[in-house]
Amino acid sequence: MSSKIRSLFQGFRSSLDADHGASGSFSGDSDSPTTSTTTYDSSPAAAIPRRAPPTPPDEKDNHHHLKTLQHFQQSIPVHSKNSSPSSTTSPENQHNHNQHKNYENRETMTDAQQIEVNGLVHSISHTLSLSNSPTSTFHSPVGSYNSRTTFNRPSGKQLKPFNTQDIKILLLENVNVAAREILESQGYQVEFHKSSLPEDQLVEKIRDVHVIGIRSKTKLSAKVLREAKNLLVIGCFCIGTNQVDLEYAAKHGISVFNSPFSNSRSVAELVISEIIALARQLGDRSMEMHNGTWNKVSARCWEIRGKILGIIGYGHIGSQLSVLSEAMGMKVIYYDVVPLMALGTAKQVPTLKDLLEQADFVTLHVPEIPETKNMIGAEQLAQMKQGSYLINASRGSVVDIPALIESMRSGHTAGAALDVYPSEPAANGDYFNDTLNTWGNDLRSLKNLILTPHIGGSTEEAQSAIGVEVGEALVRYINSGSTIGCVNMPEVTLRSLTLAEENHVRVIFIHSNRPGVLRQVNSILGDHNVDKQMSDSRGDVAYLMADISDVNAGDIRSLYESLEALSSKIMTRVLY
Ligand SMILES: NC(=O)C1=CN([C@@H]2O[C@H](COP(=O)(O)OP(=O)(O)OC[C@H]3O[C@@H](n4cnc5c(N)ncnc54)[C@H](O)[C@@H]3O)[C@@H](O)[C@H]2O)C=CC1
Ligand SMILES: O=C(O)CCC(=O)C(=O)O
Repeated sequence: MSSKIRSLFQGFRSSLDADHGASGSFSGDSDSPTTSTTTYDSSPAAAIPRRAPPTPPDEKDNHHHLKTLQHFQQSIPVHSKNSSPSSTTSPENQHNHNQHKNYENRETMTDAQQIEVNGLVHSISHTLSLSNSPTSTFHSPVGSYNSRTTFNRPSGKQLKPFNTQDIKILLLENVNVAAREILESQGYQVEFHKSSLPEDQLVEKIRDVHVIGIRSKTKLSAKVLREAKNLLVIGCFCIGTNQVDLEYAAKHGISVFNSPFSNSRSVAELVISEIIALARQLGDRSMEMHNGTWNKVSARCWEIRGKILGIIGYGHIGSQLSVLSEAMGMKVIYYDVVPLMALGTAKQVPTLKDLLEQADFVTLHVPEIPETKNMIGAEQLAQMKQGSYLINASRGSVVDIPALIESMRSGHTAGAALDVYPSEPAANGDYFNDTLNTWGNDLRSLKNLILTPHIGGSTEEAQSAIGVEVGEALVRYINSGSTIGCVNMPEVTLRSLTLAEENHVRVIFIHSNRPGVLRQVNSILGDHNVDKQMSDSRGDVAYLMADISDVNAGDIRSLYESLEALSSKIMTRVLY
């Protein structure tokens, strides 16, 4: 094992150990109130570009890549009174000539080039029609898998917008170590926090970063994103993307990625355990024993065999749950707003009321959207069978909790399991009280009620899979501009450039989707050879990617500036 790979694994191991904390508990998910921060590293060591694991690229390719990068970076005119674009000679001469001088002026040069050429500051465009359902047509699971394979085994030239040490990433909410490893191995500067941040601190931090990684707690509202002047991309290390203003992000050229199904199985398994636990009143019996009370009862305790499970939202989680519950002898009915193929012997019912009237157990697996707000309230609870059970592991806004409290107090609802709440604390600690949600104490006083702190997706398997999936999507986006799997932009990608293609530049132009833009863009690109190009739109935002050849180093600035000058521009990126 090479020393580089060995140190990678050592780093992975020690990060894991650190995550588990002094208690030695087996949870990679503990949002300890203590913040563990790796601050941005401006040391010379951090400036050395590193390549991505897990398949180390062959050394020859790596050398070629670095040389090509340097070749272009050092050839681009810089902000300096003494330099002018016209002073640029051939890239090779420029490279030799500037070699020692550039080393000295490295910081000034790279900063100026990066900001000028890659346009990290971006502007505004229009609206989108967005769905945050991972089953929406904008997701390409197959493409994601293909892209992942490509990422792991790089076959072409690796494009970078600028020295990767300048990419600053803020990871909140204890994003898994697998993601940190992937991002750090690219040479990006990663700041890591175990919990989410209060809004004022978030606003301060987000101003400086190009990438932010969050889970479900951090709210990236328009108000917060307005401050994020350098932000290129958001990684949601979870399924739900309701915590992000997707439309605002798209209008400002900020792509958003998530992990559509890496934790689905974990949620389904949690719900299975809750169905049995509610049917047997396990939570209460266990609590009594903890308090020293022996209370052996069978009244209103049931087998689940033959009982009807009603699944609301038959997507990734709902359908997985359908299969698992049938294996335990349950009968499954489901309600969804779209007709979906039933798995096993499950049956889709036409209305929510039909489901509520028939099911012994009702479980919710819908996204948080306006249509699902309080979709289970007093009226729906009354429609449920006497003595039935409710489970919510979707989003806290979906169930009217005061109505549930009333229904449980009256005995109509025999038990419930809640994993999500309208307000959830930012960090672990004694926060689940009336200050957080006014009905907190009333809720906690109920019998046969299982309360969990939003742990549906919190398993080692799910978190590391999410870390890899979203981490790799972020790297692909930063380094090659691919939007495959993006939840708020059209999905666009191009095959990689080969190592033989030296004077190539990849242009990414995010723009308002209106007539005439492509003509303008192509007249700018037209001085070069456009080898390949792909463009797609989603609502009012369009995403164009083009690989052009015969580009002299000195042309990069003018290409960039010409595109930036178009009134349709939302964001321009030039990768080389
Ligand atoms: N507790 C936890 O830790 C976790 C919670 N979640 C939550 O679970 C939700 C569902 O996740 P997936 O199954 O992966 O999503 P999905 O998008 O695969 O499935 C959602 C389904 O809900 C349906 N739906 C949408 N609106 C509806 C409505 N008004 N009535 C009935 N059906 C409707 C959709 O058509 C879709 O089939 C996520 O949006 C997320 O909020 C997800 C992962 C972990
Ligand atoms: O694990 C988390 O923080 C969030 C899980 C979740 O709710 C999701 O994936 O949507």
